[in-house]
Amino acid sequence: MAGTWLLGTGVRDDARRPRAVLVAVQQQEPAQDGAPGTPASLAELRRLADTDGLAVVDEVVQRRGRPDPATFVGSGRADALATAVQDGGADLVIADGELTPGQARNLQDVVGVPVVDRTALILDIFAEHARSSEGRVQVELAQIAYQLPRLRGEGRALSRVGGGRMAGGAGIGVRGPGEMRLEVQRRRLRQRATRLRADAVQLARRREMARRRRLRNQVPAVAITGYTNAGKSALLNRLTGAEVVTEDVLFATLDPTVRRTTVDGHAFTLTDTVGFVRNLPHQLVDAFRSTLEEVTRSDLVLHVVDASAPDAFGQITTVHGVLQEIGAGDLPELLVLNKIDVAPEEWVTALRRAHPDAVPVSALTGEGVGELRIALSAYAKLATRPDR
Ligand SMILES: Nc1nc2c(ncn2[C@@H]2O[C@H](COP(=O)(O)OP(=O)(O)OP(=O)(O)O)[C@@H](O)[C@H]2O)c(=O)[nH]1
Ligand SMILES: [Mg+2]
Repeated sequence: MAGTWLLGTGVRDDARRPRAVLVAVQQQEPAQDGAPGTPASLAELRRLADTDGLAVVDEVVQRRGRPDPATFVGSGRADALATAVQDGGADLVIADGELTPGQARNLQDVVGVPVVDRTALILDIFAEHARSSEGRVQVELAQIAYQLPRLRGEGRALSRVGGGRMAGGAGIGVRGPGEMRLEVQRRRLRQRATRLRADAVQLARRREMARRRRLRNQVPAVAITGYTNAGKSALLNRLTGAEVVTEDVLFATLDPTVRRTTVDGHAFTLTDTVGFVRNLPHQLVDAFRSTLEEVTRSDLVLHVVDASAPDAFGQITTVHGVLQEIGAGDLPELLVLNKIDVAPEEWVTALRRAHPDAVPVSALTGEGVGELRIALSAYAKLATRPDR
């Protein structure tokens, strides 16, 4: 069962929030926008930590050519990190980027508290937000894939942070007699994964049947995609009167919601899906492949962009990258510039110049939603394909 896991998920009481120190390597070559260690990436890591119920008390950023293969940051910086952990009374360290199991272990030995990476943080948030059986199964599979190479037969208990519980009931690094214990843990996790995979197949089959029923009705399918927090759920609600939870946190939505709606007499379905994020952990892309197929099999991708995000262009690039990766890169796309009620005018102008067909809207105030309906109905006409 996916549940609270490594970190502080679900802790909303400030006094009890586990404290975290962030650590990052800023590569010296002109790094691409939003690469690990850049200000945009660190700002996002802070938001992820906050969403996960952690209080960030300090940050240690090192400029160097590339991460140290053994300890991520160099040994001098690792000592500075240990001091920051001590001074801040931190319970864990979160690295911006992906750590190898070895880097995490070595750095942990220096700083004396658990060291996790961006992937673990995102997995933790997913575990907290998954509601459907399928979502839970997918998250837990991703967690197991992450944990297996990181199990330690001895040492500190990672799972003690925030009183967390491990997927499958096995504890990371619970004190015990080394190798034997480790083997038992590995076997248990592998067995659990096998069972989960069987469940996942069943659940995917069920969803496939629902999808076929929709197809028989020849209703074109529109998939709402976009960066996390762009306003996808808010837009679905605005367009269909649905009541999907919208929240100013990352990954509020994990499970696809399908709603039917009619514009100008043309019926179609709208599916709200999981938001994308830079460097989406590959374990998650794998685990969520069947959910993401909802996007692959749609007739139109409604790509919602948060026009008020300073990094909107980078977010568009990220979303296009993920769409490519899941095989949805060639689908027709309608770009929606959302949150124009708060976006600076010149940002909206710049986005429109780059994407002349994009429709500016505010899901909050309803501005531009009429135009969006017109654009959608044009697609609905085109997309009614009797051969499917
Ligand atoms: N000002 C403003 N805020 C908006 C608008 N649309 C959505 N929001 C807010 O942005 C936040 C995120 O909205 P959601 O609809 O939950 O975003 P999402 O894309 O579904 O996010 P995830 O499911 O977490 O990936 C919420 O706090 C919304 O109230 C808008 O047009 N204007
Ligand atoms: Mg949502």
